[in-house]
Amino acid sequence: MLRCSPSTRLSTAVSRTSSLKIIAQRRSKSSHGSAAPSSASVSSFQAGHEVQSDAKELPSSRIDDKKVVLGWDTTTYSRYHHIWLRDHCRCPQCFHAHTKQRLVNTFEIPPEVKPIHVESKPEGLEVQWPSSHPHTSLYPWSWLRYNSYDPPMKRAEKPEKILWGSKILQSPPTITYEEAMASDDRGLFRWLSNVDKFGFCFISGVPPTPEATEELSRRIGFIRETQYGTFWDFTSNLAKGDTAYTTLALGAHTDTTYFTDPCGLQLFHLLEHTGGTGGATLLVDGFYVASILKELHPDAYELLSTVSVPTHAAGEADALFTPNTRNTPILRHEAGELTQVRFNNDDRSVLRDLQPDQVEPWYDALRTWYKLLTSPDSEYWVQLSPGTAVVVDNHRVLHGRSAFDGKRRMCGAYIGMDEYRSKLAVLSEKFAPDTVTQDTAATYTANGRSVWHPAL
Ligand SMILES: C[N+](C)(C)CCCC[C@H](N)C(=O)O
Ligand SMILES: O=C(O)CCC(=O)C(=O)O
Repeated sequence: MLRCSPSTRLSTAVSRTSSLKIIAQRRSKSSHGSAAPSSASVSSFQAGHEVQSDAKELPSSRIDDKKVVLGWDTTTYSRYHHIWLRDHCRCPQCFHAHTKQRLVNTFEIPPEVKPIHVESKPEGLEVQWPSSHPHTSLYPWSWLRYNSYDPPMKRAEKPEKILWGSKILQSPPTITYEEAMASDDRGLFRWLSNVDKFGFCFISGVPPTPEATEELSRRIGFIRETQYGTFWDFTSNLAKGDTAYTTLALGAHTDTTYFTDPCGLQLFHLLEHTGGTGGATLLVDGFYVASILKELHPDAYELLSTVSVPTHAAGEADALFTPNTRNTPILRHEAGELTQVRFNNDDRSVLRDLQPDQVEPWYDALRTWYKLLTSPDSEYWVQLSPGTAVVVDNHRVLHGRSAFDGKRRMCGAYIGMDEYRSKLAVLSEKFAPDTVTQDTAATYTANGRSVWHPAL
């Protein structure tokens, strides 16, 4: 996920006044393995269970009291607990190659398990376990390096995210319906890669029917059914108890903030608007606005990142949704990175958990957020029309609409965040495989996936 701070902005980045801002991804502090135990270096390792790597490209390996130590080079080491290695064996007895599920009984592995021998082999680290539990394991080098935890090793950077403002209108990410529907999935990968990078993507040339739009939605994954139905086709008739089913303007918001797990993607396709005007669509990159808030108003950013905001959906007599978590700030982070914007001021409930001295600062912070959110630099207004659908990452990009009159018919669907991420992961395996998969697939693939896939 993108992290940004003034210092990492590329000097070539488009200035703040313009909107298309490419922000350098701050290099994570990669820490290669710390030097070997001070008293040792590869060549001077005491004899015992280690095996010198005679070929320069093979890591050295030796057994310590609790860990196996690998020497990637003369200054880079990784250590793996014996119990950890035994538990992660992925031979056919220990790991179901087809289902990718653990077979070894973790709880029958003696806590003090210790290899009797290790050997650095071209295909990986071979470990002989004691006769009390005789077993041989082999761990590919690329997998060991990727999963190094002592110390953590630098992993391949995630695909970059491009933050944007109103000037994205000059070249909005778009694919064609034909590309999206093509059976080789290459267009589908490009579509979802655009969503991953920009937080939204248009699809042009979509037949202006709910059926074609639903079929398009299902290319991504199964549709998330909610109180609004599965595939929705709506107009301003209050068929559902929500202002989306009126002609009112809707300010920039993310949907389903009242679910414990807000929907991941939202697809919209305007099928008709006759006898009236308005109803333009608003898109705002919440990550772009958050990056500005963080830089210019860090205290406000901190408050909106820590104060939980209660939310509800109570427009249907037979439904009353509130999240099953108290961790619902407007800006949610994981490991210091912004991972979700969760903002719908209309669906916000009573702020009942604020500290008294937080009330005024929080409202100040909210006003600052809203000012940035609604600035001409942030708002991307677009008039949808039949044939052009748009899919939005509902955890990043806010959407809204202007008021309208006349008959307006919009259809679309929600896709769960996990379903979207799964589809993108499967497409990435095919079109942009990771290095561990590339390294291990030939030998260890079953049911279409390497048992050593880095996500497992
Ligand atoms: C998309 N569809 C018209 C079906 C429902 C819209 C629900 C909007 C709701 N206030 C929310 O923010 O989740
Ligand atoms: O009617 C529209 O264009 C969008 C409605 C909306 O914001 C929503 O359904 O969440």
